[in-house]
Amino acid sequence: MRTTPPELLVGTPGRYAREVFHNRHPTLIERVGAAHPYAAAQRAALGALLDESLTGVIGRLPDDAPDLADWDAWDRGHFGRPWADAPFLWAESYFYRRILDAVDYFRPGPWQGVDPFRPMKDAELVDPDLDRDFAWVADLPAEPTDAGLATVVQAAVFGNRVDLSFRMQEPLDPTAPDELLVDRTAFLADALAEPGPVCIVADNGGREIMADLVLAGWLLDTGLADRVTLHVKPAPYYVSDAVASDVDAARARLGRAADPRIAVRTHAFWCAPLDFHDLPADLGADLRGHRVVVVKGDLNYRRLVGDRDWDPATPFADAAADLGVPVVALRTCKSEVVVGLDRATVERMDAAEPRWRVSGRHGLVQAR
Ligand SMILES: O=P(O)(O)OC[C@@]1(O)O[C@H](CO)[C@@H](O)[C@@H]1O
Repeated sequence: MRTTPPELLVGTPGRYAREVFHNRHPTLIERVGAAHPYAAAQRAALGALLDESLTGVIGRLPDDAPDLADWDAWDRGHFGRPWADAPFLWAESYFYRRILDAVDYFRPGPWQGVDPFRPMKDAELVDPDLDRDFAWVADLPAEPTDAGLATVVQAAVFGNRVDLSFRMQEPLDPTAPDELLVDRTAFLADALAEPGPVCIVADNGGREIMADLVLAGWLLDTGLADRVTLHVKPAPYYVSDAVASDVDAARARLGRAADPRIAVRTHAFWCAPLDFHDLPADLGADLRGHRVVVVKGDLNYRRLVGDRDWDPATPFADAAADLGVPVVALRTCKSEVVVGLDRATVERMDAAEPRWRVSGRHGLVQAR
């Protein structure tokens, strides 16, 4: 019987989680403040949140928070305890929820519903390079070939390469080669041997959701899928995570009409600080209504396997939650968590590139 390793914690010296809190979050808070004409009280709240998260104890949401009951249920005993002692996944998720509180996202008034990350997300979509980056879409085969599937799958993997929160810290080297460390694309082909409904648990907007829409459209057009459900976040999260309006914006940027075969859904759980082992029953039933579930991105990967100090040679199926439906994870490695690699690959990567787990250069197509 395999023992489950401990959760990664925010404050462990020398580990990635601490870098995120101490190096990335100060830049993030500064950029959010600079992007909007917020009132002094909102700026003060952003600054106070940053200070609290670096040296203090975890404060509760205010009494008027509409999701207070959710967070009381998700608390797991962390409120009132030092941020440094909290699990990375829990603390990071709550940090993003507290940003929304600081900028009055849920409070009646002029800032209600204003996405604090919107200017950063919009800037990505006006990048003229996007036209060149997506030129390959015009050459996709009309038939369901292995090469066509490999192309759309890899675009969906590497669309995840550089999300906006990641860009706060890791410099993007456009010349760096991308490499798939594991490629189970054939598993997806087998799962769709009979056409059926496909669920994509989306991650970022911008380039990534554009690639996800291309993947969805190609699966539908070639008859591999008969409908696609895109699950997005219910509220702004992790800077660039897609909410429903980001799907619309990406569709428009691709120059595509709304496709009635693609449904957009959400669930409160997608912004919860919990992993897929805690999937609520209603969401689990929704996912099981599909032939296959495609789980996108680094954070969803952490949530699928558990944000733990895994031995990278742990078999993927031992770590990944059993959702009762075939699951394919498409992710670039942007945090320390990784499983399902063979020892030789781990040794090769450790020798070649000290930051290979977090550099965003290496991709995974894993399945169970
Ligand atoms: O889920 P995504 O967008 O692929 O990645 C989210 C991310 O940028 O945020 C975390 C650190 O803040 C890392 O796990 C990861 O690099």
